[in-house]
Amino acid sequence: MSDPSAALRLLTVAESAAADHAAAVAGVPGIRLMENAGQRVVEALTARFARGPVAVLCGPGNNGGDGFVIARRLAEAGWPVRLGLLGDPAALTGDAAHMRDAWAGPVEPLSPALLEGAGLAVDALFGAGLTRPLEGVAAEVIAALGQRRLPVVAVDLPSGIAGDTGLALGEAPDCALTVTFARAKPGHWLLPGRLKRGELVVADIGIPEAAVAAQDGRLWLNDPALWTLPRPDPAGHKYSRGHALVVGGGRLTGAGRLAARAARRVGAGLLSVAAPAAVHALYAGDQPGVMVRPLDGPGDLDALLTDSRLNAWLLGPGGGAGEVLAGRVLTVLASGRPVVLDADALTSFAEAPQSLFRAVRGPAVLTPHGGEFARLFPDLDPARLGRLEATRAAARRSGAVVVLKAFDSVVAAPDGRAVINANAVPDLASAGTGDVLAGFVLGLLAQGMAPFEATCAAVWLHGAAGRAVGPGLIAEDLPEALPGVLRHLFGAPDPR
Ligand SMILES: NC(=O)C1=CN([C@@H]2O[C@H](COP(=O)(O)OP(=O)(O)OC[C@H]3O[C@@H](n4cnc5c(N)ncnc54)[C@H](O)[C@@H]3O)[C@@H](O)[C@H]2O)[C@H](O)CC1
Ligand SMILES: [K+]
Repeated sequence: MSDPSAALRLLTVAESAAADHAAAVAGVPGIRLMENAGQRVVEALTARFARGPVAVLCGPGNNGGDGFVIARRLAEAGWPVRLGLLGDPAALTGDAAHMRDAWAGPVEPLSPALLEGAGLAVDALFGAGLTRPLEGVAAEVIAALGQRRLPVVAVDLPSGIAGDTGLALGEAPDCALTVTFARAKPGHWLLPGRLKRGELVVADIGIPEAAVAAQDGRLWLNDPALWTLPRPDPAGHKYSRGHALVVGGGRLTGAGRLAARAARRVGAGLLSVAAPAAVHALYAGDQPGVMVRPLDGPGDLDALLTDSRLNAWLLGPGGGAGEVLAGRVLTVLASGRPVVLDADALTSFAEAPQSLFRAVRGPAVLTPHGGEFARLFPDLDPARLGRLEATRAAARRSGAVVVLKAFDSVVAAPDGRAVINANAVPDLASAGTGDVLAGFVLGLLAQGMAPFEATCAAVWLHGAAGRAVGPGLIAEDLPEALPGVLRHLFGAPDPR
């Protein structure tokens, strides 16, 4: 594959259907895709489960059609198979009807009774076509799967999980394995879909690469293949690695100190903290490599803005939400400097988000967690829209790169590009880790990375550092874990 990011592409439900259609136009008919899909599921299933009684649960559409192929191929391989169908067999159409006719066994009505004596279930009820919460006998059967603790192999998606959002429309089964086709969907990587799907296999079912590449292509699973971290130029010096500025709090200095340490660890050549003179010792004493600048009155801010070497700013950590901070944010935004806004810098605009968005000029990154996001974008509810669409809409509206932080962080740019991050560990839900992330973004901006790439890289490095430390991690560990993560990325230093 020439473009390494191609394998990391995620396809939405609509893009997946368009790729299907493009495949048919290219001479690969849907019936062959369905046969191949069923075969790929059987291969993945038989590689993981010993032969035994299996219940294949089929829905009224092509997900069900895949189920008929799976049932036939398992029976041909000697597996004892029972097949249950939701709805009238005569109502099946197109490829699904064809596969129904190719199934030699009985078609039983879908019911929990099908699970009697089964050691495994294949969930071919709903996939990309799910449009509303599960109900009736479909919901009953999925509930019975849970009660019986039967291993479940899902076709394309666990039924009940929406492909584009990962949200559960009703109770989805806890699956041991999900086999999807051509590319993963956002719902395979966003919660709860990511937790419900079990192991994910992305199978090639013969959709031509050109049909996949022809899709929108601005959504990826976050990965180092998508961005290039800056490396110091041997002929350079510390000034060529940027001079990052943290506008630190006058009371809660811990947040600013964490962000400062993170920005330096990720490679910023110089790091200054601007804070009230009364707390300078707290910043300088903590990290001898940190320079401190006074920030007590408006004149101090103007003085900082005239220093063109300060080429990336972070406001928010421990800043104390309110008019003063909001005023400083607007002044820095008006200067067009690359800026990261976190925590209190976001909360300060909860009453007037538009005043923040209108002020965005240059490269800007907003790093809200769910609560801060809800205050800035109250109408963009991720629980309704899904995290991907909500974050993309927020980026478009604010004109900034937005990362909606969580276990399944989403980074979106105003131009529609987005990544879903997949390497976090739950232990990152701990005080101060957000300050570290903001520092990582700041340090990469200071080195000249563009805001979307810098934020994707920072989120990934943050997850990798959390993974490297593991259980028991505290925020202070993350910057210290970064050299090991970077060594792993770059390999051992070049001996020459
Ligand atoms: N390129 C590929 O990815 C291929 C995918 N295949 C399979 O096709 C399905 C999508 O099939 P589709 O017929 O569009 O939808 P579903 O089978 O998922 O849903 C069937 C049907 O059910 C109705 N429906 C939706 N929600 C509900 C509900 N809660 N209760 C009852 N009925 C509901 C709605 O009308 C749907 O149309 C994909 O997942 C793959 O498994 C191809 O087989 C191979 C190529
Ligand atoms: K399914």
